Amino acid sequence: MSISVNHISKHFGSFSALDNISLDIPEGELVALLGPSGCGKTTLLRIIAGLEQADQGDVFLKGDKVTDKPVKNRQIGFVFQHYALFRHMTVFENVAFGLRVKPRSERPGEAIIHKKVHDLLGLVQLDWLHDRYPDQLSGGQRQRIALARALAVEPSVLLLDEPFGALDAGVRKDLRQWLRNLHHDLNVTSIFVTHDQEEAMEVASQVVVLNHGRIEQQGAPGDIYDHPANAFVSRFIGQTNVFNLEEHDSDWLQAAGLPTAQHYGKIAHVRPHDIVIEKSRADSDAFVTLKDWQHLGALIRIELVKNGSAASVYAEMPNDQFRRLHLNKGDKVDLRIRHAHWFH
Ligand SMILES: Nc1ncnc2c1ncn2[C@@H]1O[C@H](COP(=O)(O)OP(=O)(O)OP(=O)(O)O)[C@@H](O)[C@H]1O
Repeated sequence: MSISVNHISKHFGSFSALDNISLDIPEGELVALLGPSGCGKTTLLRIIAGLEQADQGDVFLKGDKVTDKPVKNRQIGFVFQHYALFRHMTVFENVAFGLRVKPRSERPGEAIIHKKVHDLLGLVQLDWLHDRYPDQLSGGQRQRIALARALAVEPSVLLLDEPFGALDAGVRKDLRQWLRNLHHDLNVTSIFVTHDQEEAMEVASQVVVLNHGRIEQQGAPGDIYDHPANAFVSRFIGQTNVFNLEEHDSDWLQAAGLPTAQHYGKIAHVRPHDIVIEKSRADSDAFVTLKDWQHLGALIRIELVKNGSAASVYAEMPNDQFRRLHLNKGDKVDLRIRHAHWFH
């Protein structure tokens, strides 16, 4: 089911939490609402769900205006970060709950409930836990059961608020991949809230970047990374070096291969992987000193210091490539910039 929000605004007292938000989500997308704490992600999700009323604007599900429809008539499934499963019910009963509380005329028979719950538990790969209680599950297992429970009523839209927020890094990574696969199989239009840009980029088909209650940019993860609409998005999505041309960086950037003449007064954002380093030539003007480096798995993050400046510049390159340079701390290196984004 497609989702549209049209000119949504929301105040809490005099504070503007959402400021004229419009958004179209085609059927079947897996969308991340991404932004810093307090930017309005959860409020927007709650308005789409019908748990919160907007001051202005409308919500449409599959083209139908649902602004005034109650939650229960919106065919929405939820998973929240601290989504409490019913502690006194087994895993099976938790997943069956939504089916058992349907009005009598819509309630499936016991045999159908039984089959459906086991199918869903199979889908989240936890059928073997069906007779356990929530307290006997790990955090990641609980979240998967919460998702199975949300899916039991066959929602047309799935809303997830920081679904993996409380879990440790390893489990989060597994669940991201798992959610992607599940979405691929079910194709339910889904929106999840996260403040973790890596999670958004890895899982979502579309990313919506929010800041101070406004949409800064919406697009596929690759587009947002390669073509950030503004300085906020550029800094929020991945690492970036920031060079201000008013601060005498111009000559140095020019020597590093970046044409600066038409960009005076602007700010250059340079991704660490767009900085190439090699051992310094004696006559080089663009040299920097290698201060330190850290291992980021397959990549090395290299900290460089410009002569006469306290600010660090960060480069990244594959492990083996770095090893081949045979560099040590304190070495002078040449630096070349392959690409920059320019902002005012
Ligand atoms: N019921 C409320 N009453 C007053 N202010 C609220 C209420 N709900 C949210 N806010 C405020 O509105 C802003 C947006 O809140 P929201 O929960 O949507 O942010 P968020 O982007 O989801 O943040 P986080 O990532 O920290 O969960 C915040 O500044 C918050 O303090």
